[in-house]
Amino acid sequence: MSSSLAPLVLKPLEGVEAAKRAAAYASVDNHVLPEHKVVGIGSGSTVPYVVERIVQQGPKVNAARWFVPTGFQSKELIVQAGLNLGDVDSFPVIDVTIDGADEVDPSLNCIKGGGACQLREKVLAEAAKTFIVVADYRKESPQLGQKWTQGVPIEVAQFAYASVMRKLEALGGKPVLRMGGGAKAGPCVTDNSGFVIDCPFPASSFSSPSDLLAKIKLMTGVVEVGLFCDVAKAAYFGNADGTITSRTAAGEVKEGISFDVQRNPVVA
Ligand SMILES: O=C(CO)[C@H](O)[C@H](O)COP(=O)(O)O
Repeated sequence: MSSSLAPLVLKPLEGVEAAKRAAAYASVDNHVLPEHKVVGIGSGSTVPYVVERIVQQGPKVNAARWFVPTGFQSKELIVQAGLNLGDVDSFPVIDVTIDGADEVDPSLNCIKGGGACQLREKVLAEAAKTFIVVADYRKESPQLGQKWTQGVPIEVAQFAYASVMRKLEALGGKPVLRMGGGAKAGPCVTDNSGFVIDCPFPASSFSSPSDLLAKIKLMTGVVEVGLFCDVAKAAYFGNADGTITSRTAAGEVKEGISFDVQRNPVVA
C-alpha cells in the first residue's frame, strides 16, 4: 500500500447510501488501475462515491489521467474534485467507464437513463475497454422491468416525440413524456436538448432486451434507448448488510464480499 496516502476520514453512512459507497469503492479498487489514463465517469447518485474513491488514490496517479463525463452532473463532479476534464472527442477510446444503473439483470443487461443521460452514458460505455456498473441492492433483478417499473427511458428529438409515442404504443408500451418536475414547467430536456419518453412494456417484451432495444432504436426520431445490452463487463451491488455482490458478464457471481471502506485504496 502506498504510504503517502493520508488516513481516510469518512462520514458514517447507513442503508442504501452505505451500500452505494461500498459498491463504488470496490469498483474503483478493482478496475481503476494506475496504468489507466482515461476514465469515463457516469451519472447519478452512486457515481459521486466513484469520484471520491478515485480522488483517494492520490494526486500523483490522478495528475496523469483524463476524466470524461457523461453529462453536466459528472462534469461538475470532475471539476469540483480537481481532476483533469477530458472529452470523448479527444479520447474516443476510454480505459474504463464506471456508471450507475436503474436495473440490472443476471446477464448484466441494464435499464439506464433515470437521470436522462443515456445517450452520453452509452457512448462512454461503448468507448470503454471495460464498462463497469455500480449500484445498490435495489437494482439487482431477475428480469428487466420488474424493479424499474416506470419504463425504459428513451431520448427523442423534440419534434418527433408524439410520433415515437404512437409507435411505442403499437409495440405494446405505455409511453409517458417525462416532465421537468416542480422546478420546470413542461418536459424534461436532456443535455443534448432532447425529450425523454418513459415507456413501460409487458414482462414478455423483456425476455430479450436486445430485441426490444433494436425495435425501439429503429423508430425515426429516437436518439438513444436506455437499454444497455451486452456492454457491461462486471457489476458491483452494495448490499443492506454492508457486503457486496459482484457479477461478471461471463456469469461469475460472488456474494457476501466484505469490504472495508475505511481502508485506503492500494495504489502502486
Ligand atoms: O442512468 C443513469 C442516469 O441517466 C444513472 O446511472 C441511473 O439513474 C442510476 O442512478 P443512481 O446511482 O442515482 O441510482
